[in-house]
Amino acid sequence: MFGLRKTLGSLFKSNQLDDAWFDHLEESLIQSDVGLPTTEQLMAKLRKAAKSEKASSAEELQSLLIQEVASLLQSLETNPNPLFTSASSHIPEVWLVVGVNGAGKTTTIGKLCKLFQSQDKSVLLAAGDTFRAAARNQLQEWGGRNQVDVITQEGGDAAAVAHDAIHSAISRKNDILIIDTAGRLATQDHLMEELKKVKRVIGKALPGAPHHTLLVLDGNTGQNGLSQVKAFHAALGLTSIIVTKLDGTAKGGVICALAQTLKEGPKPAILALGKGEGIDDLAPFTAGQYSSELFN
Ligand SMILES: Nc1nc2c(ncn2[C@@H]2O[C@H](COP(=O)(O)OP(=O)(O)OP(=O)(O)O)[C@@H](O)[C@H]2O)c(=O)[nH]1
Repeated sequence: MFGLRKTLGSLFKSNQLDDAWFDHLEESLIQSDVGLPTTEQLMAKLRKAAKSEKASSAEELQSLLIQEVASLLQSLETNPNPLFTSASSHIPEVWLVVGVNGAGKTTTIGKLCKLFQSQDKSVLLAAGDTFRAAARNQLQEWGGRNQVDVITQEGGDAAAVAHDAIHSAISRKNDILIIDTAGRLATQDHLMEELKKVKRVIGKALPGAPHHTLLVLDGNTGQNGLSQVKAFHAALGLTSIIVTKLDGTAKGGVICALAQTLKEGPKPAILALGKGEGIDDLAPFTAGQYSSELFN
């Protein structure tokens, strides 16, 4: 699945664990966005294991690396995963979806819609991107594909759409309300303030909501992705992340860097991975499986 696999495939079959071998591995980890501190930490463990002969073949080091990364990523996994459990204590359960332009928010919402419907949940969508008519249309298309209504407003502001949508979802007794928002850079202060307002308005319309504040993150954005997560988390208190575009990328390592970055305090969990543009291309995130896919 990931580009790393191609690079490492032959490396882990090698019989010679010399300096060149370790250098090659280190380079591959950095190139895939694992990030310098995490790479250094992993390399030190592998070198130590090789020296103490706890692992004497490339294959054993591969298993060790998979284990180490899985335990690092464990902190980003959540059980039960709210996307894949049928029970919800909130009606409607409100998902606020945020992220930079083009990260894959609307596509991911389309996928979530289908997923929730497959769990017999009724879904309502809200088009919180009031800036671009094209964005509204795109959400309406996904709504149409899933036969789900979309609350929109021409003009208006995102907070007003969210407010309307909450009341509609309550009166229609929808199980799930997903609120899309316009893409923005975390450095655009006024737009981040707007998001905070949307979140406040949602909380006033339905105390306790949004129950999930979900960042959609393009898995190819490397170190920039880390800054996005930090800034959106600082502004909104993210609960969840979905990492997209992990099909055919050489950059899947960014999730390892994320685990390292979000060490302190309450942190969002990675719920799922986007693995394509199609409506079914969404896979649950589990630390063990991700790590083994990265290095196998
Ligand atoms: N390969 C691949 N492409 C994806 C994935 N998710 C989304 N895309 C593509 O990424 C592009 C942007 O997706 P959108 O869903 O429009 O992104 P957005 O975040 O809503 O964009 P804005 O409305 O501009 O903020 C589209 O071409 C999608 O098909 C994924 O998991 N894999």
